[in-house]
Amino acid sequence: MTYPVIHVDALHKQFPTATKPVLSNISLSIEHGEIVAFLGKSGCGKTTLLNMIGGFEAPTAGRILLDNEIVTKPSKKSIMLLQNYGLLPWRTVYSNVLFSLENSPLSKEQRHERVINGLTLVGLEDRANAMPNELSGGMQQRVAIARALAIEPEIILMDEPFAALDTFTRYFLQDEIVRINTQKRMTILLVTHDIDEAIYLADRIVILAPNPGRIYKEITIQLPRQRDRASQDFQHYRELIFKEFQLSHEPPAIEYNI
Ligand SMILES: Nc1ncnc2c1ncn2[C@@H]1O[C@H](COP(=O)(O)OP(=O)(O)OP(=O)(O)O)[C@@H](O)[C@H]1O
Repeated sequence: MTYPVIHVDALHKQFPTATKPVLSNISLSIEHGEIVAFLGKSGCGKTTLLNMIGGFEAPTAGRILLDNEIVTKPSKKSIMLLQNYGLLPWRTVYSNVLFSLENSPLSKEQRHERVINGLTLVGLEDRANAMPNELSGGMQQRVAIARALAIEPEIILMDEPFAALDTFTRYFLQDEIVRINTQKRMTILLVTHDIDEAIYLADRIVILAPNPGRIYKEITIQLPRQRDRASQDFQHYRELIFKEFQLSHEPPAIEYNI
């Protein structure tokens, strides 16, 4: 029997200190190798949802299945990639990537191979001995991606991973993500505020509406890769999503002056 890699079932989240739930009745299935982007107004619960899928937050009700097993804690099957890279400044690039394998049962040789493979996949094999502060922001994020890849996770969770980078570095890394997804068939979940990034990367965009956070709409992006940001079809999706966003906001209060 086949099952989705991630299955979110009637998920509900309310923080103990809050008066209202953050997320309500979220149900979602994600297939192996899919890239799914989450878009939504600030505060609608995107990060909370990603944290729960990663096992860093517990649901108040409902459940998340990863490979048909209930998520109760973080696992090596999924790894979170953050905006601020999270590199250790006193370690070399090589040693930062190796760090992710420190508690693994792999032999020294196998670890070395994983580190080199990870660095090669992001094109940084020749910078293995550099220190993080010798690298640009884009390169540091590539080291963070290599570190995630070295673990060989099934799922990469990305919370606005490229938000701090300039446009061209962002485009470059978006292409890296598409290439790695094609090569490794990893499942990728991406929280972003960037509509173009979502259309460029995702097989499916999930739009969340706020108060409480819930799934408002899912849009399948039926564009072949490699996608052309300037194409008519790309513009069609942009317009569609902009339109959806107006609708997903709460309607403004109308004042009548008679
Ligand atoms: N640990 C926590 N305790 C209490 N409230 C929290 C906690 N974490 C998040 N929240 C609240 O939950 C709501 C959703 O936050 P979350 O960060 O998931 O939203 P988001 O959609 O990712 O926002 P943004 O796009 O601005 O990053 C916010 O109102 C936030 O203040």
